[in-house]
Amino acid sequence: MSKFREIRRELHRIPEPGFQEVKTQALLLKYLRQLPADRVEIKTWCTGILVRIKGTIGKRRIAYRADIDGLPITEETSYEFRSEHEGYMHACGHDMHMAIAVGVASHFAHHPIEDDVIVIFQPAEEGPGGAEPMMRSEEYRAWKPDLILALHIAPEYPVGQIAVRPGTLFARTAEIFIELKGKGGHAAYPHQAKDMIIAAAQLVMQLQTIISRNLDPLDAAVITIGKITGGVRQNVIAERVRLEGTIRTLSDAATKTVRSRIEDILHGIEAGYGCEATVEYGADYVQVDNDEALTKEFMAWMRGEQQQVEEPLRMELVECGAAMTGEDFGFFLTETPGFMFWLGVDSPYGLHHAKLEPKEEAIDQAISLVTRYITWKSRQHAGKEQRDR
Ligand SMILES: CC(=O)N[C@@H](CCC[C@H](N)C(=O)O)C(=O)O
Repeated sequence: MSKFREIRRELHRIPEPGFQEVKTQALLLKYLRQLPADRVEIKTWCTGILVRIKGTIGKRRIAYRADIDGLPITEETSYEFRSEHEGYMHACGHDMHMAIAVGVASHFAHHPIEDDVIVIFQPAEEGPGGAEPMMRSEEYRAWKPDLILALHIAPEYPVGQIAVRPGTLFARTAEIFIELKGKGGHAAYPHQAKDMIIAAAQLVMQLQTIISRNLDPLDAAVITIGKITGGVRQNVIAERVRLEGTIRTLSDAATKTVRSRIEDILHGIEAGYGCEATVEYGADYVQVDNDEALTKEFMAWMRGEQQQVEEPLRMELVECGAAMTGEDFGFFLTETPGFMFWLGVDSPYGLHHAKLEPKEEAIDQAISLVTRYITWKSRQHAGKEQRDR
């Protein structure tokens, strides 16, 4: 088994919530500090890490970013290296992303190229979002890249395939938190209470009508309420219910409509159920907008270059559509050109599922692909500089 698959397994055992990735950071540092110290500089930022691998010219910087947090999901995989953190799991593939990033750093530490390579281990992608604050940090600004890439595992694609598209890859996302406050009481006297379980049930159904009845059917959007908490026991009418969810959109117009309709519906719930309804928005991620020209260039490069790569590292390119997943990698792309792509890992259970089991062969394939592309891109920069002289 490759060293990077072993690192992935070690990381898989210790998933941690956003901005609490303390053991994860320590484990990553242990491996990164084994790289040749004369070529590699390491900085930490919160629970994240930035690594600079010095280039032979070092005029430009190419960045590769991985996210490092886990999810509050109780693991149900068949792995013998299951999570040791009760109730937490790497259910979005960040263990794979990190192992690939360590592989990329290790490759360039041993095979330096013209450009500097910056490898970014970013906390809190699932929430509340580590990209934006990391980008504002001195540590990041000092090594701000000229080009940035990232990948995300894709359970629905086979191992050996990647999928990408120029333009929007992922949706804008906004976390939503709704509190309903009515009047508690005895289960046998509903007429004397204001039952927030009934109000919440009605609210969840009404929210879905925003998608089906207020938006242009061709303007995609999703509202998911992923968590409802409320009530105290089976024979007490619930005074309070909290709903937590996420809104996904692909246009500013859809975002505006969704938010304004949520307000309208909440006013209706207040009037209809004699309760108080308040809404708060949490982390709001911009779309992941892949740079058109760079992505097209990458796609053309890949179609040609992969012909020369031998099995089992050869990969096939698929052009995909946009997805309603979100990623705070989108923030990096607002100031640095680059792109994100999907990496096929072939799991019958999808992202955010307790049985997600990405195939580890994809780790070595991804390291090979990313390092080849970055090397090619760096040579292209160096060639251009020579011609400009
Ligand atoms: C790739 C992926 O699954 N990303 C997450 C990002 C979370 C965004 C935010 N915290 C939210 O839920 O709105 C996703 O759920 O798409």
